[in-house]
Amino acid sequence: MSEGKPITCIAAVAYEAGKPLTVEEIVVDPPKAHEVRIKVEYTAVCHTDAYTLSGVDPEGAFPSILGHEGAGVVESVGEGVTNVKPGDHVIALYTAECKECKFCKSGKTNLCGSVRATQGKGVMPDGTSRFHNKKGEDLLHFMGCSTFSQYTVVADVSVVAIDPKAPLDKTCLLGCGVTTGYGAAVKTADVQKGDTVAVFGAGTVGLSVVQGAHVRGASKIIVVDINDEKKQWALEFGATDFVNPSKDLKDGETIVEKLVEMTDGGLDFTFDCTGNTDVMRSALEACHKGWGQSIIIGVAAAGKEISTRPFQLVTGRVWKGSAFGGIKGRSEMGGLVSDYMDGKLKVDEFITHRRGFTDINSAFEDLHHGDCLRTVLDLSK
Ligand SMILES: NC(=O)C1=CN([C@@H]2O[C@H](COP(=O)(O)OP(=O)(O)OC[C@H]3O[C@@H](n4cnc5c(N)ncnc54)[C@H](OP(=O)(O)O)[C@@H]3O)[C@@H](O)[C@H]2O)C=CC1
Ligand SMILES: N[C@@H](CCC(=O)N[C@@H](CSC=O)C(=O)NCC(=O)O)C(=O)O
Ligand SMILES: [Zn+2]
Ligand SMILES: [Zn+2]
Repeated sequence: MSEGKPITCIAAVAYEAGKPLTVEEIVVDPPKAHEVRIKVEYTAVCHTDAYTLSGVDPEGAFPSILGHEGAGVVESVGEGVTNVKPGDHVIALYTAECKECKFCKSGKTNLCGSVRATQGKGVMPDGTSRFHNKKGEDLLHFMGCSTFSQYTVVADVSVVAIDPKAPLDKTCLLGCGVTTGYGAAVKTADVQKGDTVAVFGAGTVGLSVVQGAHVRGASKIIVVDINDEKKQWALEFGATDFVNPSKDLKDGETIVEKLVEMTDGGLDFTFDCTGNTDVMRSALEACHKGWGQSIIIGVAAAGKEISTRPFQLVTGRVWKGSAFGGIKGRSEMGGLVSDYMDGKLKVDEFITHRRGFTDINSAFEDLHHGDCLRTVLDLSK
């Protein structure tokens, strides 16, 4: 019985920006009150993990245990935990849901204030870490999840139990990429039948937006990506058109002009899934005058800013953002898992690579190749 005792296990530690992760033994403390210790079975690598490790985002803190797209089984729970129990199959949530704070009760957002401040500092709600290396040094948590460890500890508001029949090696993708893009289309934007949509960036997030727009019956779904290898996937997930701005534009033509011309004046909805602030501007300006909405999903470095002529907004375009697709993790994850089990939500199709956990640095390299959407890591190997 491991309950109440520290567990020694393998984790991939990010000691320094721009350096590979160090796969080593760490010690994971037992969960304190309102905390849950999870045996992580599978995790995927999201662009945000790679971006944080790269050091481009100055908000990234080290040494830490990255990873936030993971699923596993509850090993033990701390005092006062009522929403999950040992043995439950769970997904870790980087967007918590306490159901009690001003945000949760507002009915207007999926953002939750309960653990946001400590999560941003890389510590548990009591201000301390549950992870220590063999030298006895504390390691920071990441996005309230830290799934690049065979065992992790999360706040009880940051975990949801799911149908035990759902395969964890697939549902781990619902912890971020698929949910984020799909939710941005069907919840944040609430795309309707006949709407026109453009998606910038055809990674897992962008293609999940495509999936959501297709499910809603959008009449035109244009995918914009600088990599032609993404075209086939875009069409498979429901895109009607693919534009590569590095080669499909006429001399002097901008991507905004091209999209406006393709849609008789601009799009009903555009989505940035690249994190590039110039792309964000193009996405806004490709929206239809009077009603077009552009949704920012991509993550840029802390300190980066977006700009456009105020006239773009004066004339009715709307700029908004979406975190975790606007999905409330504890209330709505069950529905997404059911949709997946019923064949209504594609998840398996995003898994292009599989590796053992100790090969995690290769999974980071995979993400930079055009042939990879998601690499799923098996934590038992
Ligand atoms: N708001 C939220 O809740 C979340 C945000 N994110 C963010 O969403 C973004 C997408 O994540 P993910 O799908 O995992 O990332 P990927 O890296 O898999 O996908 C991004 C895609 O955008 C392409 N791209 C890069 N630059 C441009 C450009 N200038 N124009 C068009 N396409 C471009 C990339 O091409 P190439 O591969 O050739 O570089 C790649 O195909 C990231 O910024 C990530 O951090 C992720 C999850 C949640
Ligand atoms: N460090 C960046 C912002 C990072 C960011 O926007 N994170 C996303 C999740 S990315 C998932 O892969 C998010 O949902 N943020 C909301 C939150 O409450 O953390 C910066 O400071 O600009
Ligand atoms: Zn992510
Ligand atoms: Zn809350």
